Amino acid sequence: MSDAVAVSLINVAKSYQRGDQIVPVLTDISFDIKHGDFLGLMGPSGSGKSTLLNLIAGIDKPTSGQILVNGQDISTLGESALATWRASNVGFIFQFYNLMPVLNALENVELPLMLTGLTTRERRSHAEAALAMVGLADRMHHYPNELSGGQQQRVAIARAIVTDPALIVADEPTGDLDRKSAGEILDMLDQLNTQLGKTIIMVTHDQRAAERAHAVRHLEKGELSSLELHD
Ligand SMILES: Nc1ncnc2c1ncn2[C@@H]1O[C@H](COP(=O)(O)OP(=O)(O)OP(=O)(O)O)[C@@H](O)[C@H]1O
Repeated sequence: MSDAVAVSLINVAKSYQRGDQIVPVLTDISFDIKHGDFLGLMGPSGSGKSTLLNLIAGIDKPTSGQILVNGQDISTLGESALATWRASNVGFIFQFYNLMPVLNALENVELPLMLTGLTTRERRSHAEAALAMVGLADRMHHYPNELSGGQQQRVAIARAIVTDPALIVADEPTGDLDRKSAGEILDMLDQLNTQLGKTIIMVTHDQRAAERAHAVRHLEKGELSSLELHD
């Protein structure tokens, strides 16, 4: 694990406009995440965890402050530059998998590669390798509704890693799963972190999931707690 900083937030604030009201969600957040970290983000419902994750992943923009990912200030990028940046730098894992129901597992995993210059054959072989990595080599032609929740989340993990991004963001990745499937997904995230060196930021309500992260921060009333390190 290197000590280099992967993500740096500097005086980040985010508020939403609701009618003529401004609702502050994050007030003044500054912290660094090092390359190869596995960070858990916890906090009460509505505290802004998903908002913070979306800012780091370039899905949303801060109202003020800077967000540097691998030294690049993503808060200054325009919509289309940000979309291109996301496609090659961030893998996403969501609570409800967000797979396309009309595409099979292989086609779902191929989707993020559509924005790259790979040939059809290269896309296919990358997607097959990613599905094999999550143990679904024998389910590639299954549609999401033919897969269990845990299997769907594994397809989503394959989709998140197929572009080989350095950063993975996971928003409640075990929130819809039974305990056994949740454990398998957490094992997989752990492998991505320890074996492939991915930096992972995971929002979770689940104490058991949070314990798998190497460190946890709590978000409350727009502010972030100091780092709680796990053994
Ligand atoms: N697009 C939006 N427009 C207006 N308000 C929003 C928007 N997105 C989020 N909010 C508000 O910002 C606050 C934080 O939401 P966020 O989803 O980040 O919280 P959270 O901690 O992830 O919650 P949960 O644990 O329930 O998922 C909430 O009060 C929410 O209603």
